[in-house]
Amino acid sequence: MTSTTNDARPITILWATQSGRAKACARRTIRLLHSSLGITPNNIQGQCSFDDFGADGFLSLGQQQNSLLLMFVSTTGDAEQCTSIASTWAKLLSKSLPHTTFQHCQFALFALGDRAYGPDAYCAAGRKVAARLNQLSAIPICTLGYGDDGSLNGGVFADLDVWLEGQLFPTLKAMIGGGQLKLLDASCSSALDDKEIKMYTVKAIRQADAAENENVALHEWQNERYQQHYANCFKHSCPTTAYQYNGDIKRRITSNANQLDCKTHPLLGRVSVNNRITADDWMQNTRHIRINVLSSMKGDAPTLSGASVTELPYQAGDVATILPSNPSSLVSRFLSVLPTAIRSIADGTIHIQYNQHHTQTSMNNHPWPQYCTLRGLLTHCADIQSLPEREDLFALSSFCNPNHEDGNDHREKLISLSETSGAALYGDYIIREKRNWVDVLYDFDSIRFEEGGAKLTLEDLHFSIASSPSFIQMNRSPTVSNGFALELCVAVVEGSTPFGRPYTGCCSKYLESISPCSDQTTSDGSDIVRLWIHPGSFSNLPLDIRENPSPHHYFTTPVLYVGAGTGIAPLRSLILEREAIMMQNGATSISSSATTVEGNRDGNDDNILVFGCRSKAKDYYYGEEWEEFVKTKRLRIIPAFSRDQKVGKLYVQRALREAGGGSGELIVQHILEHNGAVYIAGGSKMARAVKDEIVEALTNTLGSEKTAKKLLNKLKRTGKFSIEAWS
Ligand SMILES: Cc1cc2nc3c(=O)[nH]c(=O)nc-3n(C[C@H](O)[C@H](O)[C@H](O)COP(=O)(O)O)c2cc1C
Repeated sequence: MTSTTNDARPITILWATQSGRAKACARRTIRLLHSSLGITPNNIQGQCSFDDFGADGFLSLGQQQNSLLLMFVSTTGDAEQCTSIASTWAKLLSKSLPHTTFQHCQFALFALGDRAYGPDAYCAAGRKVAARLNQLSAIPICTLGYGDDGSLNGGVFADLDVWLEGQLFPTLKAMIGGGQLKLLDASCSSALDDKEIKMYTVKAIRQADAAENENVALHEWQNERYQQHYANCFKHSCPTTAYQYNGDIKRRITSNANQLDCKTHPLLGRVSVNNRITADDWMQNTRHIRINVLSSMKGDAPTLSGASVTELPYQAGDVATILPSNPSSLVSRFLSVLPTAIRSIADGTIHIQYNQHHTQTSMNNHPWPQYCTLRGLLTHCADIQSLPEREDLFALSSFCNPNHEDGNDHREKLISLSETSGAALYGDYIIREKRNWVDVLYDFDSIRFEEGGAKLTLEDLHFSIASSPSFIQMNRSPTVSNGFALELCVAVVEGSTPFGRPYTGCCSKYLESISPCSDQTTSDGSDIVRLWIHPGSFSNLPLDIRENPSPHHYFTTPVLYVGAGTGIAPLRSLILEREAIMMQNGATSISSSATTVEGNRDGNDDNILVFGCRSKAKDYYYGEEWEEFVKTKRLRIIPAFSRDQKVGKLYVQRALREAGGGSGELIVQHILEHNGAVYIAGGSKMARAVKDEIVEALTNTLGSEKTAKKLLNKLKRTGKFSIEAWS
């Protein structure tokens, strides 16, 4: 049933994602809504993350008659919400919201997760959003969808198709047939068909100027001509939780960070140290990187004059978000697999303009600079190293040139790769072989075939390749001279696929490639990085000093840190923070011969670090620093060198269990007797295993798993139990 009257309401589609799958599910749904139910794009609004849509806008949906919400929500961390819904979720939880807030709203929700996280955590974020909306009087139109990473033949995408076919589409069909869902006639919109809708108009407005283009690609965002346009474009990537800085370097997180004018330009930092910290002959290249933060891109420099250590504009456990650039060799390769018409204007100025019929929300999320060169755009704004999603392959299929001998074949192949039935093929071709945009465009050469005119135009190039920033755990740098500095511990992602194709990680490789430059005057600008700083999970580090500190017990709350690999970065930050506080409060070097026992608490149990790596000689990150702290009784370290064992392998969870007795005594003593805090950082599987170990140890003492989990939840609420995990 279509309508031209204003009783028709668009369907609002929103997602909460960490790594993009929820967004890909939404894109697939939008396409299928059109092809299966005839729901045209002019009936859909939003199409962005919750926080980009805005918490206030989201709440107002509840008051609009007949509003229909379609949501895709992924779970991250320890059963937590993703960052792209953080502000909205905080507002949704507000106790002051009347229980009728969403009384006019109907919704459907697809929750993404991984069953391996256990029944409590599985799809917890999506379940919580649905439960809260129910509480606020929103009505679900069908059962909650569950997408499991581990589902056969396509993971969450296989589950999505089953949910769409079995639940959502039949319900929507019935609603349309019964008149409960009135749709706008396609003719009500200036856009008639989604194939005709172009987000942008892109015009080449100036030919390349030879002298100017010397090395222009690498530094184009710093080039005066384009700088402001790039600055505006980067601003859109600002994480919603990024700190806003003001003149006197006070940090502030704006509650309206979803709004464009509250987003900030990235800070600019200069890499001053970039050292390998794994043995030269070790397979893993891990870097210790120091970045001196200079100013924000707008030029309002945060200065540190007179600030004491605790007044630094960031806090232990904060996270840096880096905007990487692509290497020029890869950009050249990308250009070489595009049709000549596009390639030939690579170094001239282009003007990218948003088209009128796109909503304000889309305009506020403009991922491209208005004026730039294509080469610069591909270098600094596009994630051409990412793996195309199924929907991207479907979109690409329409550009295969039928005049090419394989054109039709290519088209069909790309379509079948995008279907659920082609999940195994997609898994083999894209995921296992890590084929990125460049690889796919290279293989499907009918897309660049010229005969009869290549179909792919500059405007079509947006796909979904706008780059998104990468989160990196950071440390506060202990030495600060001019401005402030932060440190990163970065494992460079590189390897080869089952067929021997080399691959690298975009952000880690970018950071590795930066040569530090100590002298500002001789720098060519390639050592300058763009970043934001925002809070991580460890924002409640206990820093209270005891009333009468002894040489070994400064803090009222002891902390147990558990981490593996680069998980050490945020933990090191916490340890150094407590060290700095201790020194500020008068601690001097502590004699190594001092007694180590006070009551039943070891001298160095203020800080206990359980750290896992493969080998003491090869990848014991910051090992010398730890040994120094151990010598002076400021840290107890329990290492798990997995490959150094005579028999089997030793991982952090076992090291933790075996410390202090053999069956979790250390855990019980630390949490129950010493009222200690626990922070876990590193890969999500490791974090899960450590948490399970803690639950088991507490269960054995407290008598039931329920009581143990209840206690951990209480610690979590008070900031004394926290996990910072990534895949
Ligand atoms: C660090 C991390 C933590 C995760 N925690 C959970 C969890 O607690 N529960 C769950 O069901 N899935 C969890 N997952 C799995 C994700 O929800 C799943 O991979 C999802 O498909 C990712 O979707 P996205 O790309 O939209 O972020 C976690 C994944 C990562 C990387």
